[in-house]
Amino acid sequence: MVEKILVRGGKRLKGSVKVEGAKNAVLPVIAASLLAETGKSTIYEVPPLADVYTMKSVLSHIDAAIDYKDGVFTADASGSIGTEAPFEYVRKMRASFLVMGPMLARKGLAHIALPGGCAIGSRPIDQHLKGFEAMGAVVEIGNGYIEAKVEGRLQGARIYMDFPSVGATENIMMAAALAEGTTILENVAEEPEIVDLANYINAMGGKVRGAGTGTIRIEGVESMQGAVHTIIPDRIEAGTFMIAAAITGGEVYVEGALHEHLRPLVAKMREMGVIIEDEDNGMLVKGPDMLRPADIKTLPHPGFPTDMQAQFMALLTQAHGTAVITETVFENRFMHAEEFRRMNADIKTEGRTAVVTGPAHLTGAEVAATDLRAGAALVLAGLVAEGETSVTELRHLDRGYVDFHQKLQALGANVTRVSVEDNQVEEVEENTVLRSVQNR
Ligand SMILES: CC(=O)N[C@H]1[C@@H](OP(=O)(O)OP(=O)(O)OC[C@H]2O[C@@H](n3ccc(=O)[nH]c3=O)[C@H](O)[C@@H]2O)O[C@H](CO)[C@@H](O)[C@@H]1O
Ligand SMILES: C=C(OP(=O)(O)O)C(=O)O
Repeated sequence: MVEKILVRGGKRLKGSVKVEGAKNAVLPVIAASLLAETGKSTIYEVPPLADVYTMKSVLSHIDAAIDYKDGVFTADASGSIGTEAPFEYVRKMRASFLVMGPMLARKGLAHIALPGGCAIGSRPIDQHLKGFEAMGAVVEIGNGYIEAKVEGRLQGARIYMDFPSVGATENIMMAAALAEGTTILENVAEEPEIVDLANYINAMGGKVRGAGTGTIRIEGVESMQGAVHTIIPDRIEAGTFMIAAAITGGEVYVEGALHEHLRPLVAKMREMGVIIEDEDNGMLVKGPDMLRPADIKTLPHPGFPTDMQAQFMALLTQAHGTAVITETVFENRFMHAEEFRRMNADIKTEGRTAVVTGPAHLTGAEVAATDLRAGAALVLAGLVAEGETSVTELRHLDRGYVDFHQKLQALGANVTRVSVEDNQVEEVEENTVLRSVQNR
């Protein structure tokens, strides 16, 4: 059985769409629930994504009591929790590695499968390990696993990160929350998801200051308890729908698109001529008749997010002129360029640079999602392509988007999701998609 999204281009999108809770905030927040030795945590706005189900499986595997229904996730890690995250989870989702910090802080031991590289780059974890070692852990790697151990409690330390890694900032911040003494983390990631995690840790009784700036100070506490927390809206999902509006020359209100989280994207889209009105709890996006080109360079926050690069590339194929994309965060995040070229886009890549010349007369083609954001970007390109675009490898898309095709349909797009077996095409119902995600 192969699932595909089929798009027929040519519709201007119109209406309103609501974004879900942020995938990249909810995964570390669920991992952080392991820090609480007493009480239960209740987390709201948890999206039904494949990655959320994987994180749920990781926590169940180590005997935390979990419940997840209707966007509400509860976690009770007050009993005795395990210390292992096996390869079957880490292979599916690298963010499984985020349980290492909380496990090590609480149990003095963590045995986690070594995350490999992935389609977008080699993605080492040296900065995570450097942080744990600075706090007194002994780290050993063997048989595809990393084992980190500490006698007694982790010790607060001053740690300078060589690169502001999002995952390393989160993992070390969680470990430091239960360490003895104060940890000062320098050159850290400043993403909104880091601030969300810090707020949750503080609600659990932690003492984290400075999240959202380049230096975070964490005063370790002896114990933490479960807390209530609501996840921030997904700025990448929001940005994806903003581009859907712009690329089709449509008019869409994106509820949950917060300007303070989306400044670099808003600035670049305005440079291209897109009209963006900042409203109370979202943004109204109006696509112009003619898009201008704009160069982008991906950078850690508040720079342009790498997770919006593929979608922005789709938009640039429709701009009148040439633009340069420089990808500085991941060394191999241009796999989608090849797929766009199959749709007749004019894109040249060399190393970390892509040169996009528009406006291309895109034509429908069979294309494959090479990673999560590439999947969304190919659907966006399909919205303006002549004829039918068929996007496969949807397991990537399901990691980060809930009901993507239904949300586009509701805005007037001609898009369906089908299941194909032996040349039989069946339309996939919403619940079937969800079930297939849950069963993973
Ligand atoms: C679940 C989650 O939140 N995922 C996001 C997170 O991934 P993730 O946390 O994996 O990304 P990082 O910020 O850690 O990675 C950024 C860069 O740092 C490098 N690096 C990272 C750690 C390390 O120990 N050593 C090292 O060299 C990576 O290879 C990469 O080149 O931030 C990325 C950058 O915004 C986003 O694209 C991902 O969507
Ligand atoms: C790269 C992404 O996620 P992850 O770090 O989970 O692979 C993403 O969300 O675009």
